[in-house]
Amino acid sequence: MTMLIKGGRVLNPATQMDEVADVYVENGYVAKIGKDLKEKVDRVIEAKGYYVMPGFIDMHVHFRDPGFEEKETVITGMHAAAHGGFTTVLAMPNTKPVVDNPDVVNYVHNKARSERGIHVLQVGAVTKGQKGTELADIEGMVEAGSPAISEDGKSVMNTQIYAEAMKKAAKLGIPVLAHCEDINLVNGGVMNSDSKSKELGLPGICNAVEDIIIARDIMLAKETGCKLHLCHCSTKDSVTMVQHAKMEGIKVSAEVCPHHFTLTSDDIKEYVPEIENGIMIPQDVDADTNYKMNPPLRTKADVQALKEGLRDGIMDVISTDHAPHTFQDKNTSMKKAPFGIVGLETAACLTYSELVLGGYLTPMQMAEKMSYNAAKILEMDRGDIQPGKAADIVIFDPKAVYKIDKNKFASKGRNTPFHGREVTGKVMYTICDGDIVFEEKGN
Ligand SMILES: NC(=O)N[C@@H](CC(=O)O)C(=O)O
Ligand SMILES: [Zn+2]
Ligand SMILES: [Zn+2]
Repeated sequence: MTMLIKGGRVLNPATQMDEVADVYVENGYVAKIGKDLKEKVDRVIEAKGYYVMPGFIDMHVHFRDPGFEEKETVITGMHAAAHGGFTTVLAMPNTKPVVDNPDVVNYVHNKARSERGIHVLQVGAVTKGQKGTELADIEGMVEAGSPAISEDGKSVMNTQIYAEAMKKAAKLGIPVLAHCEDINLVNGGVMNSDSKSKELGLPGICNAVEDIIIARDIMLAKETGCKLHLCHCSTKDSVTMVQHAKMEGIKVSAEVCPHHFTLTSDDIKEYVPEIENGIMIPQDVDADTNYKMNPPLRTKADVQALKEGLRDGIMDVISTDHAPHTFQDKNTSMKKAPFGIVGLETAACLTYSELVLGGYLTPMQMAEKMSYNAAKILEMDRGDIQPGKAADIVIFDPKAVYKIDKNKFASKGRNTPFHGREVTGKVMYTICDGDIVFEEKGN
């Protein structure tokens, strides 16, 4: 299979190339980049006016497979990722059973390989059953292809056990992806602790819930020498701490999710009655649970700090924390609903609308945060459009203006606070190993 991507603006962070050029793809690899290439090919893609960027890499998704297939499966998750411009994703291990041994890693990898699509890499849990008491088979999972370990969904509260895991990770050369949440301090909170939580009469989650564990984990990384990657940073002080840690030479990287740089807790809407498949609206609704995620939406000051942190290169990566839930799961009160929102199919347009049009990121930086930087952290030979490299490419229309429609998602999850939001920027094609895995048909 050969392909010519004609006349797009090629944005490649690895070489800092930012030029209108043609990209010639052959047998899954980029073969040539240049002006007016004349190769005879099976498929020509007209990319005039579009960005041609390395396929996005999401360091943080939940595919719910095995165990919660009603929310998402490896296959539906792969489709959602392709729709969103992602060619590689890291799946978190909080499934049923928990991914704490090589058999479950192999199950996910085999399922992903059975479908033509994007790359799914299964992250291994830190402890057995995510119970926080006994280390999982970390070596076995890394041997089976896990690119990292994480206890995402919770923090390993026992510092001694976490330090042991970090030492192993350092030895194996893999990063630890840290969900930072002091479980004792959460105390039943369901949203950020601020004037909005008071207004809604809901228990709050203070910034210290996150910040305390970020501080602890940075110190543990310093002690153990492991590569620490901080998941879904949402607070102002997380940015300051990452900046200080980097200045000290500690091996730390950090991610921010689109919802955390786009919304504040003041955006939390009242519950708008909606009936799906004849399911009645519960009586005890208080607010729209599609605004409930962990960490929660914070304040303006936090959002501002996150945007500036991304702009200034303190925060490295934009990840989605794609966390699908069923309509039934979310169709209840803020206290009862599970935390989490979907993100794969809204990440690129939100990043472009909020950060590029907002003046925080250049298009090149967008490509860095959504692809290249993750590849560097994971030491993966992807996220780079050059001859000889795998043809993982996203073609993005920076002019398209439209409203997000959750009913068009490929994900099983419809739990988004962004339904109906007007955005700019659309994924037109996703190409993985030279195959077109998504093509916008304009419906
Ligand atoms: N982020 C969330 O709100 N939920 C995640 C867990 C997690 O990422 O911590 C989930 O698995 O649903
Ligand atoms: Zn988490
Ligand atoms: Zn998560």
